[in-house]
Amino acid sequence: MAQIALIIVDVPTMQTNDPYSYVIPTDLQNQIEVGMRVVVPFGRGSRLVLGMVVGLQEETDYDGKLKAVLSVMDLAPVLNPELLKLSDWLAETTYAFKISCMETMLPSVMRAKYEKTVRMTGDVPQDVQDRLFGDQEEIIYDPEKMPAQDVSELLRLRAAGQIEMDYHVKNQAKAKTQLTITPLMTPTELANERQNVKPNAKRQIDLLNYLGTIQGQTVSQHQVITETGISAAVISMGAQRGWLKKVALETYRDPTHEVTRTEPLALNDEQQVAVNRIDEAIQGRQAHNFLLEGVTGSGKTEVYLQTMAQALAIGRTALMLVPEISLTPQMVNRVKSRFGSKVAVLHSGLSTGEKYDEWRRIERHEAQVVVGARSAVFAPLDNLGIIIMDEEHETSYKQDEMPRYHAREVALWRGEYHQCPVVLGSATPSLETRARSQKGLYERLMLPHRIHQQLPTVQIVDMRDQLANGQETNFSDALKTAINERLDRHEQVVLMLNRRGFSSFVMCRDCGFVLKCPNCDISLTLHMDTHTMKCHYCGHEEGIPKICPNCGGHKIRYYGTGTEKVEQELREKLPEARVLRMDADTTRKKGAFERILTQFGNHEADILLGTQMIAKGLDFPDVTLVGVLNADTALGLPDFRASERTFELLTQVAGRAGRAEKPGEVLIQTFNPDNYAIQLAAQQDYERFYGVEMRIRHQGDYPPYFYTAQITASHEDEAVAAKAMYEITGELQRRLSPETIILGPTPKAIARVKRRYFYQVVVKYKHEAALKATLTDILQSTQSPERRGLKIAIDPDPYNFI
Ligand SMILES: Nc1ncnc2c1ncn2[C@@H]1O[C@H](COP(=O)(O)OP(=O)(O)OP(=O)(O)O)[C@@H](O)[C@H]1O
Ligand SMILES: [Zn+2]
Ligand SMILES: [Zn+2]
Repeated sequence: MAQIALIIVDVPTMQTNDPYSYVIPTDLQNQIEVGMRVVVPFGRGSRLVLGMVVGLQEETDYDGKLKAVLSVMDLAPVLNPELLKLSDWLAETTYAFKISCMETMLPSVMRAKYEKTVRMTGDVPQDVQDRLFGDQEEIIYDPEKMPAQDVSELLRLRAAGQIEMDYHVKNQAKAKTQLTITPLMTPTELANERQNVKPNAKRQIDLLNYLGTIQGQTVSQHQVITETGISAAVISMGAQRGWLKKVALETYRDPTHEVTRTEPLALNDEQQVAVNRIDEAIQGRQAHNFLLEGVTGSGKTEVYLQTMAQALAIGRTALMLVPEISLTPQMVNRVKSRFGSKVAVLHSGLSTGEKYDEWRRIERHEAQVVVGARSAVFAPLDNLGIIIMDEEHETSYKQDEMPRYHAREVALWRGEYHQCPVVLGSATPSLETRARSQKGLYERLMLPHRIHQQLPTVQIVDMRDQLANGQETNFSDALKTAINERLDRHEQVVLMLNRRGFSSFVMCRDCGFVLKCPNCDISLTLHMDTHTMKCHYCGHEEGIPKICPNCGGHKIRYYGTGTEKVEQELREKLPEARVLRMDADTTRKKGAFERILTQFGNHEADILLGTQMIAKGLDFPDVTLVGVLNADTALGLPDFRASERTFELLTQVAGRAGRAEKPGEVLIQTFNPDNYAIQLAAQQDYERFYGVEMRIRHQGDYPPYFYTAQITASHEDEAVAAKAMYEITGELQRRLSPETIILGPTPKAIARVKRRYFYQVVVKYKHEAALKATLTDILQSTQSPERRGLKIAIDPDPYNFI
């Protein structure tokens, strides 16, 4: 019997990244298993923290006295051996704390929640007692919610030894239950009981009669009460007398409604080839990976559905990842209509309770298909037969905070573990993925044609002309005409206002010129605090130009318009059009996103006006016109992926037009009509774009030719953060090879967030043997006393440079 448990404690620091040994008390010895959460005392004050059991041992080689496990929080392991192994890998490759990795894999209700309470231990003056404690022995200590004066009073009492503070670990993971009743007596026995009941106890007689009608059934107590009017008290009495059994049965919070079943579609030849190749890998249990490159509307989803069905047919499970914004009811219904109740859905729109229920259904093998956004990549599916990642180019697959993982890399790891194929699907694959397929790491499967129609025709509208006519408007004449045509024909219009990179850069409205860094060729970012333009890669800084350096024009200004303003203009110009607006404001409420899309699908509006939220995944047959109001904003992002983002966004949004029988048309308004990303998006020519962009990346030593890593230091005192970053840069220069390029340090665009100042440095490298050790040492270095309060974050593959 194991005596010692190895535990990763919920204290996210580098020192606690290795397991601690704890003694298992005798009464817990046959309860504790690897992968369970426990409560343990930690540190000098022995405060209670949550921990994860990662190993069990007979004995320990630790000399000192070990602390003991206090209690076990789970009845069964919550992390299986695969996920425990994955968390080690994740911690290692993303420079994250193990406990953070484990918590990321679990539903949020299973993460530790701590409560601090205060209890009187000495003579607290009566008036203070009355005011703070009332008639209670113990109160909750919450410095954020309590008046500051009470907090200081309590701290003073603690210093005087008159009160003590205790930590508690709360388990929030509670299954939802429903009370049920089951008859325990046969009709004859019930008849006997009836003899013994007083004739005026009418409700008891009702209950006995009712139990006669539900022989052999289990019925919810709620149903009994509403149907018969018998009270809960009478039911309890019936249970005491042995007439019936009352049991709390677990139920799931069901976040979705039933959907009608659909049959697989007859595949076209291109789809069939793709399905066959993927099936071979499923059947052959091969960790063979695919890039499914299919233009918008080419029927990639049908390929996903049919290959997932193959995996299920041989008794394995299927995981399908989609970006959060395309996890629409439309998408979910497409999967549910094929696999019914086998499907579990994980997305941010669910309540924490709903998420927990979906997670348990997966864990208990009640769901064999999981559809979800980024973190669903950790769904506890056993025996995976296929992993699909739709829209694999989406940057939302990359998590910006610890652990800074990319779901694609996790998916590939799990494919390897389960020996199953991973399918990366996109109309506009990321350069990294496309380059890997070029090298033969992924097999490339192509769907070059749309199912129903040709790709839409795309026209670029030069907004400089519009402006030259003296009009400051968001709608060119061409776009207005095209919208009017759709209104006449009762077809629908999607209008996108791109707000990514909104007003963080300046652009000339005469010539489209965007100010770039002379060293890095990356857009400079506007800093309103210092009234300067800064480069986030190398730190170059200059004043905000008043005159365009390119054309000498005076119309240089912050770029951007709000959706609300555009909606207003639309209503003035086209008063008869019915408009739905979709942006962060109108979708804040739960279910709003869904409601707007349903309304649009029901033709309750002619125009759907939105931010980049509406660019992806929507499949409405009557949308024949897509208008992009401002194609340029993403070009202004201080990011080497800015052109890729622009190309991808425009191609995707263009893909919303003409998806069914009616042909589609797209108008792209821009101040940069000659920009290659905009040009090639208009031609919907991914291959050409890939070629051009790869050359540019090669010249600039950017991914996929080079790797990047980002180190960020933050502190409440700007000087401490800056000094640390300069020292770190020095260390990097000393230890890394001369071929490696070090950019920075620079302050971050939003230099001060949550009262902290941020500095960063970006490392670009090709082969760097010393990187891992150097970065790990840098992470450890926050322990030195002069760096107290300093936070260092390392991103092994950053996507966000602002
Ligand atoms: N074999 C088929 N026969 C008939 N219709 C099909 C077939 N395959 C797909 N479709 C239909 O074609 C439309 C486009 O397919 P789908 O949405 O899967 O494309 P997609 O490649 O995922 O597009 P996007 O990348 O733009 O989201 C859908 O309405 C789908 O139901
Ligand atoms: Zn200009
Ligand atoms: Zn620069």
